[in-house]
Amino acid sequence: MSIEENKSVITAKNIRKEYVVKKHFLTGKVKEKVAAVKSVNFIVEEGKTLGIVGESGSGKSTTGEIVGGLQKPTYGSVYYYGKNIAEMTAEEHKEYRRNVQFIFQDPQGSMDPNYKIGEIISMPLFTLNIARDKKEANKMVDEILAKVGLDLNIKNKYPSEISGGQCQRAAIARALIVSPKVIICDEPVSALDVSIQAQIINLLKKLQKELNIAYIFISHDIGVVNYMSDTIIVMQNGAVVEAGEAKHVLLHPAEEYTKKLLDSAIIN
Ligand SMILES: Nc1ncnc2c1ncn2[C@@H]1O[C@H](COP(=O)(O)OP(=O)(O)OP(=O)(O)O)[C@@H](O)[C@H]1O
Repeated sequence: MSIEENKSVITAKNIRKEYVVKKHFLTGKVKEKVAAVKSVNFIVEEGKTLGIVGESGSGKSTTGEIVGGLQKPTYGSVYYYGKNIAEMTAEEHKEYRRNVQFIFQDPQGSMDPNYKIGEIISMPLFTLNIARDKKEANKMVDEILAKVGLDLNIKNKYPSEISGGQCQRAAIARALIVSPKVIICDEPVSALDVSIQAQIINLLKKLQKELNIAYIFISHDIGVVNYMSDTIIVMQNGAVVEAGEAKHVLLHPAEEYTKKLLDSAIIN
């Protein structure tokens, strides 16, 4: 392992993901596959943000899901602090799942509508044996709600009873409460009003500074990705077409595709 990889919290090496889209109706033999992700490589350093940008269908979400362990790659490997996640023991895998959290585009859709916000945020404390009892869990929920700028009375509300922005703050609280090393933010502001988008982006920035969390920040909006990221990969048709320091990629885009993403961000 190189020194550079040693410093990284996540390393993705030659990740490829193929989906079977056609099988023989009698034999079940695979007739057609599509590659959603092709040979993707990157490093995410502690406390830094890697932005993944690209148009719809370019493979961003699939990449995030593979890194977060929600899907297995067809080829390639993901390393968490140098340990291949496919070779982890059950205990190591549990620890990795705790340390790599997600925030999705639709926070309401990612929460069970039958539970109150307080229960939703405290749930991982019990499933991961972090809190000893309800009192301790409640104290931790109160602390995390203050961190994400939510009023304590939100604990007794259902996801359907709060706004999209409040719900995304609650989703951030649920991710944060287990003290993760990485949060995979998959289009976390795309579904929100423009005025709320800036609040959530700035909250994520503030939390990163305070808690030294790394983000994998996925968005089709190169402007938002630029604001959030230290390094960027630009994806097209499942492949990385450009990668590097955010400032450099944005100021000196080498690819026509990146220039087009930049033009559309300026118009918007
Ligand atoms: N389960 C699946 N079966 C077949 N094809 C899939 C599956 N999941 C994703 N794909 C295809 O893989 C490609 C990449 O999808 P992915 O969702 O990762 O892209 P994306 O960049 O996140 O796009 P979006 O922003 O629209 O979600 C797309 O062409 C998609 O249709």
